Amino acid sequence: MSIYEKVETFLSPYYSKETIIHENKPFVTLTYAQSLDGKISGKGGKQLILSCKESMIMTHRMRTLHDGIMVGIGTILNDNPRLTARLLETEIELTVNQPQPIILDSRLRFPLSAKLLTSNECKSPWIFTSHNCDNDKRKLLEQAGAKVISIDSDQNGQLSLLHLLSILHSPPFSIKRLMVEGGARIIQSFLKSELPNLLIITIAPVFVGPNAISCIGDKLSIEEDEDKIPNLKNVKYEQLGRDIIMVANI
Ligand SMILES: NC(=O)C1=CN([C@@H]2O[C@H](COP(=O)(O)OP(=O)(O)OC[C@H]3O[C@@H](n4cnc5c(N)ncnc54)[C@H](OP(=O)(O)O)[C@@H]3O)[C@@H](O)[C@H]2O)C=CC1
Ligand SMILES: Nc1nc(O)c(N)c(N[C@@H]2O[C@H](COP(=O)(O)O)[C@@H](O)[C@H]2O)n1
Repeated sequence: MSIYEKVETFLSPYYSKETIIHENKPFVTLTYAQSLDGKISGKGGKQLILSCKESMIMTHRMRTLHDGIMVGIGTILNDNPRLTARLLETEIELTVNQPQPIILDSRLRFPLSAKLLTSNECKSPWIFTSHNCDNDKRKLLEQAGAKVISIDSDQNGQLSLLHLLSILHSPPFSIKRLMVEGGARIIQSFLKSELPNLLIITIAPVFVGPNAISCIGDKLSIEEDEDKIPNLKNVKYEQLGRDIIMVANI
């Protein structure tokens, strides 16, 4: 069995039509790669490639199974990602629907030089921001091709994930499957929110060491509110290359 077939067999049961239909919000997959000591990037946030080739193929195939792919502004500023599905079988690559990049950025720190605005291979991003964002920056981003949408904030002053998902689900956005890729603060917010349907974590057999970014950091601990500790169901594991993939309903 090729790696593409293995990935297909592993992922397809989670994305059947029956499992992904939701009336008020998109089906949400929360996914990221972590080390054995729970780190998602290196010292000072330095971007780390934790996934091996095989698990990266899975991540890129997963991107094609979603209408939208979301990251926080911290990931844009740190990694300058493309958020495209590239590591695909040639036949699929030609026909694939690339996911829509969606960014959470309440203060419009999004750089005009970001690949998402300047590279031909990327779709122009949708940037969700607060009602009191900087209007001059908003215009510059729109001129560069971004769609900028203001939404409500929550009681902590962060963008409201509930409002975000209800807007994303409705026309004209109509996002029915959303892949949330990180970074640390976005992972925290979604884990606390009870909004994800599926959790897919790539666990790489490496230790990163101290002073690196934890997916569940000390200050962001989900244990602050014990009621909101996520409860995993139907936990399954698959080995892809050297990595272990954990998948669970949440
Ligand atoms: N290994 C992996 O799989 C991945 C690793 N990473 C790594 O993660 C790191 C970036 O993480 P981090 O700095 O935490 O940045 P994030 O990408 O998580 O973005 C966080 C920022 O998003 C904005 N935001 C708006 N609304 C919300 C909300 N409801 N909840 C949380 N944040 C919100 C906030 O900025 P504001 O207040 O300005 O709006 C916040 O600071 C990088 O080192 C990157 O390499 C990233 C993705 C995947
Ligand atoms: N699955 C996975 N494994 C890793 O090791 C990673 N570092 C990431 N990072 C995520 O992918 C983004 C980069 O995407 P592009 O290659 O530029 O399309 C990065 O910003 C993280 O969101 N993911």
